[in-house]
Amino acid sequence: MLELQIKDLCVGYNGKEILHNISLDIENGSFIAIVGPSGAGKSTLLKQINRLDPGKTGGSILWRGKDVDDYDVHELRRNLAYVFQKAVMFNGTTEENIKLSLKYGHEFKPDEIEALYQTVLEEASISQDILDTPAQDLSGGQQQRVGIARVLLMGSPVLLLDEPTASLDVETSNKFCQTLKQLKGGPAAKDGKKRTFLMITHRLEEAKFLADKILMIEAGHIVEYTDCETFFTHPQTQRAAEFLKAQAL
Ligand SMILES: Nc1ncnc2c1ncn2[C@@H]1O[C@H](COP(=O)(O)OP(=O)(O)OP(=O)(O)O)[C@@H](O)[C@H]1O
Repeated sequence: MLELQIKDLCVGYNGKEILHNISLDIENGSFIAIVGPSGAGKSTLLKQINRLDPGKTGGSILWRGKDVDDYDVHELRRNLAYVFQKAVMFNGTTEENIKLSLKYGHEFKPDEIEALYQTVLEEASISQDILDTPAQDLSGGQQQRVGIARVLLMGSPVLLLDEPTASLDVETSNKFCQTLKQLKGGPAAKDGKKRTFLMITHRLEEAKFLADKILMIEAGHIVEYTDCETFFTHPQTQRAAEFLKAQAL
C-alpha cells in the first residue's frame, strides 16, 4: 500500500525554484533516508509533506490517496509528525512533556491512553530515571527520545525526521538510531498499519543502518531513489557515486 505519493511537486520563493518536479511513491512501512548536499531542498520537501512550508508552486502530495491540502491541518500534522533537530522541552516533568501531545486532538479513549503510554515509554527507551528528571535537565539524546515519545503517543503513522541526530554525539546518536531501528516496521497505534519513516541525515552510516531506500536530492532534483544496498554498492548515477566518494574521504 502506498503511504505517500508525491506528484510533480514544485516549490519556489521569489521566482527561484527550490524543488523541481519531484515525483516519488513511498510504501507503507518503509524507511526512507533523504541525503544530499546542504541547500539541496531536503527540509523543504519534508516540510511540504505536512504543510509546514508555504512555497508550493505546483504538483501535489497525497497521503493515503487524499491531497494533504484537503486534510484538516491539525489532523494532518498529528498523523504525519515532524521531528525537529532539537526537541523543545517545556517547564515541568518529563511525563508532562510527553503527555503534552495528548492535548492535540488525539482520538484515544481514556483507558487506551495509559496502555499506549506504557508502550511508548518502552518503544522510545524512556526509563524511570528519565521520567523522574525535569525535562529541561535531560541530555540532548534523552530529549530527542522524549520528542519521539510524544509523536508515538499521538499514534502518528508517519514520522518526518529532520536530522534528528545532528546535535548528538556519536554514541548518543547510535543509541537513538537503535531506538528508531526497533520502531521500524512496528505497527502504528490504532489502525494496525505500519509506521513509515522519512529521515534527513548527513550521516551516511545512519542511512545505511536504518533505511530501506535512499532518496538523494541535489539542487532541487532527485538524483537517485533506490534501495539502500544498491545506492551504497552500485549507485546508478555518476553524481551519487561522486557524493559517496566525497563522503568517504
Ligand atoms: N522560506 C524560504 N524563503 C526563501 N528561500 C527558502 C525558504 N525556505 C528554504 N529556502 C531555500 O531553499 C533552499 C533549500 O533549503 P533546504 O533547507 O530545504 O535545504 P536542505 O537540503 O535541507 O539543506 P541542509 O542540509 O543545509 O539543511 C535553500 O537555498 C534555502 O535558502
